[in-house]
Amino acid sequence: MANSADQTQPPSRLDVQSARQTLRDLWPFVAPYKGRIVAAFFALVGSTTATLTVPLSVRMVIDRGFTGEDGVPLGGVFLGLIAVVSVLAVMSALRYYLVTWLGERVVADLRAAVFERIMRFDLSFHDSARSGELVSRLTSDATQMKSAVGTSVSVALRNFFMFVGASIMMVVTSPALSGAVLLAIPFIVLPLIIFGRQVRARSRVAQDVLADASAMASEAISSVRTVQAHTAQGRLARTFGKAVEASFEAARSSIVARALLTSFAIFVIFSSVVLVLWYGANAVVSGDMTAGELGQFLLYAVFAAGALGEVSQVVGEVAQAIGAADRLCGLLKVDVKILPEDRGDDRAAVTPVAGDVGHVVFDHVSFGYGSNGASSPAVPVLRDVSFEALPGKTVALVGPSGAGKSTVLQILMRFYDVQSGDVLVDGKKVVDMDPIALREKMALVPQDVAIFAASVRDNVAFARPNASDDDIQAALAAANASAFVYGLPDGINTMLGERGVNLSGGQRQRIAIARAVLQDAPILLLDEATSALDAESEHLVQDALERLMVGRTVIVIAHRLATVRSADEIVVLDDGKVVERGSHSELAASNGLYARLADLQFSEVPEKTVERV
Ligand SMILES: Nc1ncnc2c1ncn2[C@@H]1O[C@H](COP(=O)(O)OP(=O)(O)OP(=O)(O)O)[C@@H](O)[C@H]1O
Repeated sequence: MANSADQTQPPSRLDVQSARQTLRDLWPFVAPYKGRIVAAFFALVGSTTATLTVPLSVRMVIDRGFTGEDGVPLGGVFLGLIAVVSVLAVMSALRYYLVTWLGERVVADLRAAVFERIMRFDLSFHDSARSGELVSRLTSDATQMKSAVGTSVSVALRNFFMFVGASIMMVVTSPALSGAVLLAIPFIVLPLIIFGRQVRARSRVAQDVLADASAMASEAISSVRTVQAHTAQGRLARTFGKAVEASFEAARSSIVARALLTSFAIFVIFSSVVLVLWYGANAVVSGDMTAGELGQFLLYAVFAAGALGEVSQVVGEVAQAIGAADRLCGLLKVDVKILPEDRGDDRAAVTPVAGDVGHVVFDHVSFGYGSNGASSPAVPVLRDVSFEALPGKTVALVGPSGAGKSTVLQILMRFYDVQSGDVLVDGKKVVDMDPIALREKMALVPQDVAIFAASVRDNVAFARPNASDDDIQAALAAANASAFVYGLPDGINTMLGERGVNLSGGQRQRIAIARAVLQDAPILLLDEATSALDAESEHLVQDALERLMVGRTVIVIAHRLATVRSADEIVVLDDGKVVERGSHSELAASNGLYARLADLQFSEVPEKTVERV
């Protein structure tokens, strides 16, 4: 598909073309802060200029033989220097503040924009993107950018300005000596570039190895129950240990290369300074320049060389930051077929609009996954499926595993668009509707209920965050969940999920039912749980569901005999096709697939009267 979710490799070096493109992509995030950029520029120029005036004072002091003759008193020169240093101090602080602030601000805005976008992406994007990778974009890529802008980009900018300024001042001070330095530059810079590339290549290997290990670790941690149940913890720990060891080895080799690079850089830079000093000393002896000029020139040369050295050190990090920015911006450019309108906020209160009666029609629908732009051709999962759910009626979807039952619900919610045929809700084609407006007409009670690490209140009010406590209590009561919720340590304020209380299967389902009650949507999509609950929970869930179904159009993936018996129509799917339709008694009598399935699949709820808990 046309996303860039698989670009995980950091760039090997600064690719000017792609860097320019990335900067263009980043511009909308930077543009609002133009004033700060201009201020940062002036702070940079100010601090560089202040530094560059220091060698001028040094020359004055040397050439006057430390005497203060020729008008300007020596004290004046040093007082002047203190003033320069004060400007330098203020400007440097300003530069640091402004550049780092910009980095933090832009990354924060970018992070929020990318998350907002990921949340709106259609499911065909999420099917092919690895969630761990998306999270790593939001966390490590954004952090890498932030730290790069805070340190590397700041260092690179400061030193770039310093290098340009010091080079100009070198030429101004002594064109002849500058010429000699110019000749030496290729001998210094070329080996550094070649060496630097090697260092970066090695550190990239270290990063890749670590990224693989981290992906494995996050998978293992999130599935720790499965890992322990299969007693695979030792094996996984050893594999992780090996991966960490490999990343250490890769890091070690990159450190060795970096150490060699540092030593080489120090040697070539300082020997060049010595050579220039030698050449300059001869010029002073022969009277071609003064000692002060030589001192001034040397200081500029040291400034320029130091600046160049620092720039070359951070170029790799800047390249990585650009790579990280590129991966983040790539997510903003993903071509999404089903993108809900950005309404700022989600549903506020559900007030069924006139015409929201819950009329669902599937009209000769064919669909295959991977058709929303994926590279592989879609394998048909639904073929020419037609059925109708009249307002207030219940349609049960029945069929063997993989027949396409869940797919019908996903298409109805427009998580995917169909290849042919039409899905109509209340007379409108779903492809012509805003996905949010469409989904507001529906409440889903899934098999696997997602419970968020939040309070019971927030979990129930997930679809209607501004619901009142009274509404939430009424929803919990309707879902037969009041008794257990008020038995929790903090009632509806009890934290659930990873860092809170874990709920049982039946309790989770009742939370999902309470959510649906609160949504009060005309269409109810129900995926009946296959896993057996104990009789008591089953009864409570069933009782709550029956109440929820009253007056709504229900499309239910049925696993229970009681459900299919009471359905107005049963649609039997097999291999993506509707093979039978009718009521339970009609279909049971017809001796077809339904009759066989009914024998095998549907189990009666134990007829047992239970006390509500
Ligand atoms: N996101 C997806 N991407 C690609 N193929 C999918 C996806 N979801 C389901 N499929 C495939 O579509 C087919 C129908 O799946 P679906 O989940 O709709 O069946 P089902 O009748 O609900 O099955 P079950 O009762 O086992 O849940 C299966 O072959 C499945 O492998």
